[in-house]
Amino acid sequence: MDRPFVFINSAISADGKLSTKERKQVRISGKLDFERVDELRAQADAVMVGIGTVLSDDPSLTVKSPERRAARKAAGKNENPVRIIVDSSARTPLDADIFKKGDGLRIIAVSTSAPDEKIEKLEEKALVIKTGTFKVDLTELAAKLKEIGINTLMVEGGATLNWGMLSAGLVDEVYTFVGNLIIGGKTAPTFTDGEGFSEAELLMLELSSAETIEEGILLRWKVKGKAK
Ligand SMILES: NC(=O)c1ccc[n+]([C@@H]2O[C@H](COP(=O)([O-])OP(=O)(O)OC[C@H]3O[C@@H](n4cnc5c(N)ncnc54)[C@H](O)[C@@H]3O)[C@@H](O)[C@H]2O)c1
Ligand SMILES: Nc1nc(=O)c(N)c(NC[C@H](O)[C@H](O)[C@H](O)COP(=O)(O)O)[nH]1
Repeated sequence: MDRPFVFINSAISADGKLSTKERKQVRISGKLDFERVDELRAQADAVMVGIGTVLSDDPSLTVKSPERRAARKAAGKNENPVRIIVDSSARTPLDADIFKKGDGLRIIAVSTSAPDEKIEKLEEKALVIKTGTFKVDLTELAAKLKEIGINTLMVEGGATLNWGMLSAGLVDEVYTFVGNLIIGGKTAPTFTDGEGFSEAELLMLELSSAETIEEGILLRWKVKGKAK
């Protein structure tokens, strides 16, 4: 099935966490890594997060740099990439930051079991794509995104959406910025939560690069596929 080129970019603590056990956002990236993330967003056709991230962080997912926004405009694009929330039950708050700031299409991907009245309200602010019975069918969503012209998709997390995308075999590259802090906590979200692979189906990677950025290190991986 045709789909966009997909990469995940997330910042993790040295012990692999995305945020605290209370799911409170932690500033893991430094100034330079946030600049790198802004450049990735500016180059992407779309940026996607899960509803858990929206409920915890209320991200705008906008391109911050005026120069990068201007460059997108000069290239005949919107200032911001398409912004996508994976939200099975249509729980995205109508006053979410993602609706308030910046131009560009917003897409909410919901499952067919999401309440109609919630979908109708979201349809006033976004294109709602329905796919999957109880949770969003990410494979079908990826194909639909490709159909509407999204060729490069940046996934920013969180822990469960990263699992959904990786376990569906929908991810080509993974970029992890490892910050200089320990978060700890067995219930704190990690880079990949969800069900987890068994020993026989581990997802293998190939290291493309490793570079220090301020106090952390950026690891860039190509996804090679299941171990066996
Ligand atoms: N450090 C970082 O780079 C970074 C980035 C993003 C989020 N975060 C953190 O991650 C946490 C949120 O992670 P999370 O796991 O709670 O939520 P999430 O953002 O991964 O959203 C997961 C939700 O998406 C929905 N979903 C629908 N279909 C799905 C599918 N097929 N597969 C997976 N999910 C599907 C479900 O409702 C699911 O609960 C927050 O604490 C946030 O601060 C950190
Ligand atoms: N790259 C990165 N480094 C971090 O240290 C961190 N905490 C996040 N977290 C990702 C999450 O999506 C954030 O909430 C948005 O990146 C908020 O920023 P925006 O409002 O979207 O610009 N991402």
